[in-house]
Amino acid sequence: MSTRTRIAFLKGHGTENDFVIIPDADNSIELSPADVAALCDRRAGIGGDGLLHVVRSATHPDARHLADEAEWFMDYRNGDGSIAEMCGNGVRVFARYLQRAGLVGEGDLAIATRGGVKRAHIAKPATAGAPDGDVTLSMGKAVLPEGDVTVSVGDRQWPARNVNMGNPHAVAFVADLAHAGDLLAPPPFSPATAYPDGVNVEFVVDRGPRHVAMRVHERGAGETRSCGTGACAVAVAAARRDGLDPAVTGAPVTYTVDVLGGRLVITEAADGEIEMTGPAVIVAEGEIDADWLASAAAAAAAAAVAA
Ligand SMILES: N[C@@H](CCC[C@H](N)C(=O)O)C(=O)O
Repeated sequence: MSTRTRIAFLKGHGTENDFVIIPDADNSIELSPADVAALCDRRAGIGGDGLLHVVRSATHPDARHLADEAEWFMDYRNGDGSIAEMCGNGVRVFARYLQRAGLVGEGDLAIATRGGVKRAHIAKPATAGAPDGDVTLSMGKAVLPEGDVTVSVGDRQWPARNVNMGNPHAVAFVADLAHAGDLLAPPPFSPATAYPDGVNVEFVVDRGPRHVAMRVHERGAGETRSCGTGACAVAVAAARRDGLDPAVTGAPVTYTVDVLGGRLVITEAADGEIEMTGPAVIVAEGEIDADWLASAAAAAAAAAVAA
């Protein structure tokens, strides 16, 4: 029998925003940016837009102060190994993992993130034997910094709404989603001071009343098939463009946001709190050979230096 060290992993997605999941309750696995990049590599690794490191809040320096409110901390990493403040689809998939692992039941739970404690609700399947119920997440409030922002792709440029959902977004309404091009590179934005740490850029078209569709280029991941914080930013930007502000009218506003990988439903309440609902799925589990990871991470680190 092999004595090689193995690291357990799972793979999951929320509207096809996909993640490598590393359960590590006592935070004993150190994951460098190169480790994460190697694991998220779609050809030489497992593949994912990001990685969810599942640790108890009490064991992690970034979450220890939240341990009384939330037992579990989502130590989220983008696919390139960088750290982001929040990942909406990631939290929903994280909740699904905890439920599947028997660590929580269906219903309400709190999850610590670098963007604060988020509250999730895992719905029961509609009928026995039916697919998993949706996961709803309270995302907190959007912040809309003042100031004009422009994003561009090739010769086209658009005004964009600056929306912060714990992480930064630029939301541009376009005539056709194809105008965003192949999104192989981050879309340039101006002024450069708008997003000192980079930005997630959403391109949006209307589909009907309170119904939009989007594509997204994610900071640290490239074009993804969904982005939860991005869908919330889009819903808020669309509402303000449509003259709807629940804080003014006192009435909640709901937008349906179609992403390449499915559909998310976003509601902004009169107090500004935003809820996002959609599917969250675990698709596989297995073991990583730690020796492979060490050599793949060395190759990823060398590639990063060469780039
Ligand atoms: N896919 C996520 C967002 C992940 C973080 C983002 N790439 C960033 O760097 O801010 C989501 O579902 O919100």
